[in-house]
Amino acid sequence: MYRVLVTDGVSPEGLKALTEAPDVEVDFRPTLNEEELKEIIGEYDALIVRSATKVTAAVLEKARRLKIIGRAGVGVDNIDVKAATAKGIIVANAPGGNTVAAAEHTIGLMLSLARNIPEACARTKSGVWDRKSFMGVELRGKVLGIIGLGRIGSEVAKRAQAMEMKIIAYDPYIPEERARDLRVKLVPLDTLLQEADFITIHIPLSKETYHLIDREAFVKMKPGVRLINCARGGIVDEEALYEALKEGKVAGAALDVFEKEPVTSHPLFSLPNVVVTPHLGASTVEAQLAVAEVIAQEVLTALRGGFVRHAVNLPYLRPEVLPVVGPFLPLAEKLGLFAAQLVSGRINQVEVNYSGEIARYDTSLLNTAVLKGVLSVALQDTINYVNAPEVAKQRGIKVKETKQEREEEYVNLISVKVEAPEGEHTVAGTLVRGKEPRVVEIDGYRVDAVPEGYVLFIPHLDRPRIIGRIGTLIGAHDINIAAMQVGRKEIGGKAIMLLSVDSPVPEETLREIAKVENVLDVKMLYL
Ligand SMILES: NC(=O)c1ccc[n+]([C@@H]2O[C@H](COP(=O)([O-])OP(=O)(O)OC[C@H]3O[C@@H](n4cnc5c(N)ncnc54)[C@H](O)[C@@H]3O)[C@@H](O)[C@H]2O)c1
Ligand SMILES: O=C(O)CC[C@@H](O)C(=O)O
Repeated sequence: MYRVLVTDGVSPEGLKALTEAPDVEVDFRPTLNEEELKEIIGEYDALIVRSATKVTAAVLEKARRLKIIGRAGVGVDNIDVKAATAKGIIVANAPGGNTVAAAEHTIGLMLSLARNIPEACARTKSGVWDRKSFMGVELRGKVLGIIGLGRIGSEVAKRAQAMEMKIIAYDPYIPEERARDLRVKLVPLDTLLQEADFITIHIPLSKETYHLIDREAFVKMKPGVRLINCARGGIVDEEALYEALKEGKVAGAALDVFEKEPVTSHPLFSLPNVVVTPHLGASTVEAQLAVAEVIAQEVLTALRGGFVRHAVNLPYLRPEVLPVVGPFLPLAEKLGLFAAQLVSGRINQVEVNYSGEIARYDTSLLNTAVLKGVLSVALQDTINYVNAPEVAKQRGIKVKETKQEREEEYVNLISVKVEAPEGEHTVAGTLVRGKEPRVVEIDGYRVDAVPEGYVLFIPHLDRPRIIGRIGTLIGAHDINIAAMQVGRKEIGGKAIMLLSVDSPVPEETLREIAKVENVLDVKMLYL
């Protein structure tokens, strides 16, 4: 039974895939401080958090069996990703699910600033009918400078265009075409700071972006500018912002996020032209359901050993490559698992050859899947996509990749050769109907086998009655044979037999099979 710990009030409805899974037990502990988390984390296989729980290196040190940290949201700055990676723990987020929520909150904050809505609301409710103090400005015709034109920045741009704002953006990492499609002009940061009437921030917090908006940046800004930060505290230097507001350089600021959270008192709170919300950007029913659903699926996949699409500590694959390469991941892993069980002793080298269409793509993730299969023979489910390359390196396993686009027989063929001092074995496979893994060659012998469950691998000499004898021995133990494959290169020569069985064959029967005349070897594989 896998144990999953959920903190921070993640939507229980969105986590149904986990709460209803027969092999998973979910504990909800909405508020846990670092000490409390350290005490119990050792009992869990997965942890799901929003932004409040700090998953520090000290917490991770106590995580004995943690396989995945699921972040029900985008920013992973509350998780020590480096420490998690070092321990082979997957960190996955749920991008996209809260994009619209954060974009709408940004627009709400911008309108609140332009029309003084929160202050006017508070004054009116306090019994004062004051129409003079709250003269606003229109958004129409104003220049909006967006820092970070990713998912949220783009949605903000679309909404601001509907309000007839002119949009400029600073984002050195997106292609020009993306900005052109959005009808947004990309400009250098200094130009944005000088030209924008409203500035909104939509970038992650990192070493690079920490205090990106500092004293110097405020000096460059247009007098009367209004600033919105619905991304992360720490990107704006709060002291510098306070000064810029006090001296009137900045006409107003709306902040959903703060350098230290939670925060209940702050010099900025004393200023009437500052609008604040307690990190509510993603707090809509729809967004919370969406991020929880995504993260539940990712956690379930990770627990069951699958490939986690939104892992942030895996090599990056371009979005157009993943749909092509993704279906081959289970095949690559099975080939590694199969080949590694054929060798005895220490593996020195794993060579992966790709032929056919797949050879045109970035196959680095498939190499990782092969390694995951190879290493899991010895290390079982402690191996995942995050730690497989590093563990291989530590064990001195060299990885070689070869490719050719020409493939005579199959649309695609992946071939895995494992080398050990005692010898080498090669297993090749393809996808049938674009999704079903098949092993089609073992050490040069042709087969057509589904790599699934318990398989007996029996190299033998091609002689009459041998199949019958082996069948009788297995049948005597009441073990059902589900499928059988024989591969030979010539009549009477060396051949291989693959028997898919419904349950493991006991050691004693394996020894009996090994004694059958003309049987060369017997191996019980689990795929
Ligand atoms: N307030 C909230 O509740 C809330 C909700 C969701 C997301 N967020 C924050 O918003 C951020 C953006 O989310 P997203 O989904 O749009 O992410 P995203 O990855 O789609 O977009 C981020 C963009 O920032 C750009 N970028 C990165 N570094 C930059 C730099 N130094 N200068 C300029 N541009 C840079 C990237 O190229 C990318 O286009 C998240 O990192 C998260 O911290 C906050
Ligand atoms: O969990 C939250 O509510 C905040 C989410 C947000 O900051 C994010 O980065 O996705």
